[in-house]
Amino acid sequence: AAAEPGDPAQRARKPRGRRRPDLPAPELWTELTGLAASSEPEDGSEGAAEGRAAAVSLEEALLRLAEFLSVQLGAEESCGGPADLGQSGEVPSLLTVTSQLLALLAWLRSPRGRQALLQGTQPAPRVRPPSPDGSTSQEESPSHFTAVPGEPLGDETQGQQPLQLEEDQRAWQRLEQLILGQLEELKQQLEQQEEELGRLRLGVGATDSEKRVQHLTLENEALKQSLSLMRDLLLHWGPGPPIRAPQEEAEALLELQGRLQEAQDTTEALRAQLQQETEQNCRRELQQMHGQLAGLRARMASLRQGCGDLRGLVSTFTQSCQGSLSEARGQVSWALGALSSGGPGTQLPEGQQGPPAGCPGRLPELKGNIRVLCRLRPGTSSSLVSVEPGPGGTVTTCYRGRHRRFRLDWVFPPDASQEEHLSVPGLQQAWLATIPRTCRPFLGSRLVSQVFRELEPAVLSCLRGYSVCIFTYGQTGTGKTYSMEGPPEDPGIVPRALQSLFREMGAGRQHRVTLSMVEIYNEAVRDLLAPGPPERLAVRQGPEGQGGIQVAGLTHWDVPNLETLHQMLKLGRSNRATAATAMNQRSSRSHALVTLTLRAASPPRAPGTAGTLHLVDLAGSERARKAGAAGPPRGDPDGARRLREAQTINRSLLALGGVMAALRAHRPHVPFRDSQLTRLLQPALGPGTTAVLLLQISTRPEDLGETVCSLKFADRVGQVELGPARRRRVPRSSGTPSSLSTDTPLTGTPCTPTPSPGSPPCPSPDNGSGSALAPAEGLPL
Ligand SMILES: Nc1ncnc2c1ncn2[C@@H]1O[C@H](COP(=O)(O)OP(=O)(O)OP(=O)(O)O)[C@@H](O)[C@H]1O
Repeated sequence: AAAEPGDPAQRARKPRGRRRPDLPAPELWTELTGLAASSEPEDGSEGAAEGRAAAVSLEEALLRLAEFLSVQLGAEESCGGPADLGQSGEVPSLLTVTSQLLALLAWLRSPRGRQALLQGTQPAPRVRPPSPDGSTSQEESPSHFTAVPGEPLGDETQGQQPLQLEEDQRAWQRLEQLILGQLEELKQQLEQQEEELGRLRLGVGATDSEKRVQHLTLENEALKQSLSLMRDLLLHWGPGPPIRAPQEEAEALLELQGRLQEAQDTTEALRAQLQQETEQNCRRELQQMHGQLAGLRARMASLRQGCGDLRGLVSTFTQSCQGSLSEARGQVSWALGALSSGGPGTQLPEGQQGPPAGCPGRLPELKGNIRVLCRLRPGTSSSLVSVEPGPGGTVTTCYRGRHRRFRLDWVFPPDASQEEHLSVPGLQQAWLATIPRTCRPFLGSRLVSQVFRELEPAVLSCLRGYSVCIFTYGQTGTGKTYSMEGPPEDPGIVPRALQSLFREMGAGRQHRVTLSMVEIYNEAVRDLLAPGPPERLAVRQGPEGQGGIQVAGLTHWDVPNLETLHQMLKLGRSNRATAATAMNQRSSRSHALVTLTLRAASPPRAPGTAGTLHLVDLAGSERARKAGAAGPPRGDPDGARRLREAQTINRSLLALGGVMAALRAHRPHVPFRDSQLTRLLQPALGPGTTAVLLLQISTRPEDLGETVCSLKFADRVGQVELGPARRRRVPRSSGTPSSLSTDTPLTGTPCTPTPSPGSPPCPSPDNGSGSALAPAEGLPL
């Protein structure tokens, strides 16, 4: 509308690139042509005047309308008009078509239009239906419909005018209805186009719209990318698939059920396969384990064998160490003794740089030699008897002009105490107290005189299952009983040994201690702890295969504590036969044997140990004449009894000498059966046992002969080899482990001996019908 209608450039520019207004459809044009041909103007002048005016105004109106529509179309193009908004490019512009139709209708209804139609002046060939691309030319302008004014109608048709008019009238009515219908349709389309045009005009303009479209496009692209990104994020991190419709849910559920079934089938198959593989692996591993177990068993057997070998080596090494230690002690003591005897700064004489021969050392210990200790009784000293005290000490005698030198394992001087004696003149007691107890034995007899200390290790070895026998030998009145029993103020070996044992066992002791005590009086074995009066017990050989001997009726007592033990020993000593002789006011007229058995508790199903301690106080050898037993006055029953006692004592001691000689010489036959003493001592002198002889001698000149005899006896005993000490193991089910044991079960009831001598202990022990002296040879050690 803003364009200049008369501008030719504008006029030529308008249709550019855009289809021109549409023309009526061919059918419509044909209909219009037919109508025009059958109609004639009623008033020629008036029609001519109108035709001129209509021709001018219509042409201009059409041109202006065409320009307006062109401008409108251009505007539509620039703002992306209806074609860009989704309308097809073939759809003609409604405004154009409508305007043309309106103009055409107005012209046709005019007289000139009707005349033109009747005269056929319409350039039909030049009016063409709109091309597919909508383009048109100036030839289509309605101006070409301009009629020729003043041209008359034909005469032949004037008679037929009423019919023709009615016919034309009906045709015009049909045409009018047709056109009105199409017009109505076009109006609706026009309204829609106008609405769209109005919407477009509401915008900020074509340029802004484009920018906005670009902006919206970019924004749309950004939103699409953002949406895609959000979708990906939702797929990865979202709560899950969106909620779907029930149908979809049902389908998805079915699909999921199918998948689940497949997964279950797969799982089942995998499980079966896994189980099969597991079974195969287990079988394979089991076979490997069996192989490893067999290898371990073989290795264990090998280790057991190696362990046994190692035990043997350790045992040998221990014995070797003990021997070396004992040898070192002997050397130190000997050196100290030699230095002390020579005074300060005295050099050891040539040839005495080493320990004396016979010093207790490793070899005798390994051989199991009977150790011989010699103790001199205090009394009148004589130059005929000289001693070198200490370990490996010597006793030199001069009897009937013949000098004899006896070397013993340990020589205790007359002033030796029962245990130890720290009586060195000039030495402060405080200084002595600083000497470690373990080092005191190395100081020798000059500093420490001891009897029991030398015996204590052997005594304590009973707790570990060893069999130890300590027996005294010597002339009557030389102090055998004193050394074994001792006075209450200075107890001897037996009470100290028992005290040491119980102290070693402690309060929660793991050992069962049993006690038996017998005496051999005039070759009669009597139970010193029997409940009733002492009776003579029968000694016989044990059953075949078990060896040993049996003492019928011998009782064994469980000893709960040390006090009870002392009371029982006191009771037994009181029951022992003693008598006053010329040599001893209280001379022992019998051999006394105290046997203490210590059975160690052991783990379940493990063999226990049974150690035995034999404490033997032999009756003194005596010469009947010196003892006053010889030549008793006629009718003196005591003298005859003493004589008989002396005879039996000497006989038994002679038998003991014979046994020692046989043992020393390794004779196949050892005459243990020559006396009751040797029979009862057989278990204590068997292989693997430890035996210690405490020789008591007198230094008096009148006793010199007896002293020499005792030293000779001790010399023979010292050469007896009993073999390395061995522990005795007993099965748990076995009875009393003692070598002097009853053949009946023990009651286990502790004894409470009565204080009065001779009265039977109470309660009564379980007296067996016989007792067995288990032979050491038969032990599995
Ligand atoms: N080392 C000693 N110290 C002090 N007195 C001792 C010592 N040795 C022995 N006696 C005393 O000598 C006496 C005799 O001792 P004991 O009875 O012990 O001799 P024995 O060898 O047992 O005699 P027997 O063989 O006749 O029984 C006792 O009075 C005892 O006190």
